[in-house]
Amino acid sequence: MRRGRGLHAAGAGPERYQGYGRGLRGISLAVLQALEDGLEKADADPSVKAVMICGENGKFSAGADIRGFSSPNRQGPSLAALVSLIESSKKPVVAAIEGIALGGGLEVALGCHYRVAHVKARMGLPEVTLGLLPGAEGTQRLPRLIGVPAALDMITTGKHISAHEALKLGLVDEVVEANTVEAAMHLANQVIGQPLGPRRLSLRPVPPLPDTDGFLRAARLRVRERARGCLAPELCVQAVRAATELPFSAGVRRERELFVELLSSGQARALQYAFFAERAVRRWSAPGGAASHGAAPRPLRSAAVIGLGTMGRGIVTCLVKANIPVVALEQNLEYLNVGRKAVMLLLEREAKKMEQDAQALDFHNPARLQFTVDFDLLRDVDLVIEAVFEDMALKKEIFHKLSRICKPEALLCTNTSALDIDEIASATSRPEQVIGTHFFSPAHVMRLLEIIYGRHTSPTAIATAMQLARALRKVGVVVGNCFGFVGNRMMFPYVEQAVFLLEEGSRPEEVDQVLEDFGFKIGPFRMSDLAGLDVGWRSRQGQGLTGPSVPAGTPARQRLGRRYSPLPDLLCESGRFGQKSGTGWYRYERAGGRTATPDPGVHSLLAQYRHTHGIRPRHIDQEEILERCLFALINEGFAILAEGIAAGPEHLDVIYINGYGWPRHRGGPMFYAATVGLPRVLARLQHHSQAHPDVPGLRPSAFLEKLVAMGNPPLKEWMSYLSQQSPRL
Ligand SMILES: CC/C=C/CC(=O)SCCNC(=O)CCNC(=O)[C@H](O)C(C)(C)COP(=O)(O)OP(=O)(O)OC[C@H]1O[C@@H](n2cnc3c(N)ncnc32)[C@H](O)[C@@H]1OP(=O)(O)O
Repeated sequence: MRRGRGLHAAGAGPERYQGYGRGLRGISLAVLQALEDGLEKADADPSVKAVMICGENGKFSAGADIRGFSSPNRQGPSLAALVSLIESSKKPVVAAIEGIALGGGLEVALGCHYRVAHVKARMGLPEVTLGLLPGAEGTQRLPRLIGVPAALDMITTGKHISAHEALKLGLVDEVVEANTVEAAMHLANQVIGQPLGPRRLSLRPVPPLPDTDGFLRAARLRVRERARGCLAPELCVQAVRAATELPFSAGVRRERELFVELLSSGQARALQYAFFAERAVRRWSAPGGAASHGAAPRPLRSAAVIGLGTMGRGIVTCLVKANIPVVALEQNLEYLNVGRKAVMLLLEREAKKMEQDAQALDFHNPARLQFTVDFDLLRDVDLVIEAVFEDMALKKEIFHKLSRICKPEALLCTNTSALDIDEIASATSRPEQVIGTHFFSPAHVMRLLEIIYGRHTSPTAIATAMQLARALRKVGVVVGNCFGFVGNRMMFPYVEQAVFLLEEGSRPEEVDQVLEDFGFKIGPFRMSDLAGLDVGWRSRQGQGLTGPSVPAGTPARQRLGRRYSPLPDLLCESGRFGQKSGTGWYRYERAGGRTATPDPGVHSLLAQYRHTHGIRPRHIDQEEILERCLFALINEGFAILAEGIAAGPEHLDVIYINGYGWPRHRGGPMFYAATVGLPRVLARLQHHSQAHPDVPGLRPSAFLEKLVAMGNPPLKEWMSYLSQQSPRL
């Protein structure tokens, strides 16, 4: 056996070169160079009859180094040239795919003449999720290998597929359960001397479809609709179209042009920022210097969920899917039966979606999922998630009970979207074990888990909650305790501006349209209708902003010396609660309907309202709608950072991308602010604040002013400009 650097090569018989491979960090220039050198050496060495390429540490490759894309001094061999070099080798080249083959890694495998995959390997072209396309000739080779529909699906979604799926598609030649490298060497030895022409994908035609043009046109429309302004999926379709219309070399040139267009679009930078931000937020810090690197989580072997309303049902479903045995508790048998039925329905649906893994859910087994009204069954669980109504008194009563019943080390979580964690913790004898876990609805679908530590929450409790997020396949973001935490606190001024815009002349559908065109999944009014207008109404009543507790003589459009809009209250008073009641800011086909239609009833209510309050309606353009809603939200983000409620702008961005439908290709609100330029954000806030001096949400945050005064530093430096790190972090 001879060892070199760059690749494994199988000679005739058991001889082989062995060498390099890099795992997760991506294909670096050094790796490319080593592969090129190794291939040339193998081609020149008559004793080498075949070549085998594999990765190191059981991973073929995670693709190109993503950080390298934004590097201005990228030089050296290109991945595309290397793939061509592999393909043109005079000796058969076999890829041994273990672990993962993603992006450029899979493109390298496509250059090989044969591919052998381990049964647990996953493959994919995730470039589209980074705002790019497979730019090392992948858009030209893959359709030639597996046909246009399957290739387009992989390239435009970036999804990872299993080895079995890859075998079905013809992406790999063999799937093995044992040693992949040995199997690849065996195959290499078998194919020595066989003609390579038919194995060179660049020489193959793209398998024709009955109507390729029609198929691609329909695909383009579908992708455009789904992409909400994100360029990459559509350009991926164009690249695949080139494969169907042009000879290979011209298709490659077209792929290159489209790749360069994407690389310089700004969206690629935003999406790559989002990729790293989601990984950065796994590292957390908390008061007193506690941080992720020094805190170990407790084991999570069993859990309980209290309350089987919408949130509780979704949370039970996530836990079952994560293979964590659950006790689901309700206050009485009637609610328990309703909750049980709903949970079972959700689980049946999830099992159907998961297909071959459904057996693993095993949710009819009482050892894995138990429904009860008996608190005593919570005695031994490692974790309790309380998911009852947003009612402080009720939550405190439950936590008091929990601290009497649960074992001392059990983690006590409250699923609240705004309430004070410290007050809830004060009802227990162990506040260090109490933590907020803010799930987003539907809890079994949404990726975000906002994790809120209180004054006494221990580092172990935070680490365990982060571990929970990982187990549930969610993105956990650790934040401090304040009203609305991070996500909802930033949402309040955004929605407030949207409602003020209605007072001044806009219609709900106009405001929604502007924000949906920006890329939000749904605008603020559609979102409020979906969530239920009564939720906010109850909260405002609780805060004394509306209802009988408002002192007589309070001006209708003012509270606590600042502008207030009673419009959402008026809607609720007239029974408009959103989708659930069939009317809200929109009209729906029935109570519980989902199709929003602009409602003339709301238009006349607005006209009447403006008349009553002497407001002369004006035309409000798209720019003003965008600026007032988005900059108010961003402004609150700066206040949150200055108060130390979050450790950095990445945390806010990850929360918004994963929990609030912020368009990922815009990188999150704080990244967007950096893109627009902080001086402009400040100037426009100053402008709007002057026009609306009674709206504190438009008054620029002192931290934003400071950053502008310091010369608009890059986002990654912002936190270093806080005069003292917050008392909370
Ligand atoms: C013309 C040339 C075109 C080339 C196209 C490409 O190849 S683009 C790149 C395509 N590849 C990808 O998009 C893969 C991205 N990575 C992942 O999806 C996941 O990391 C993973 C490989 C599935 C592994 O997931 P897991 O959860 O196990 O680990 P992490 O995500 O936490 O990753 C560990 C650390 O590795 C870093 N990392 C992973 N992939 C890359 C990469 N391609 N480039 C650079 N860095 C990468 C990741 O950031 C983690 O780093 P930390 O510092 O530990 O946070």
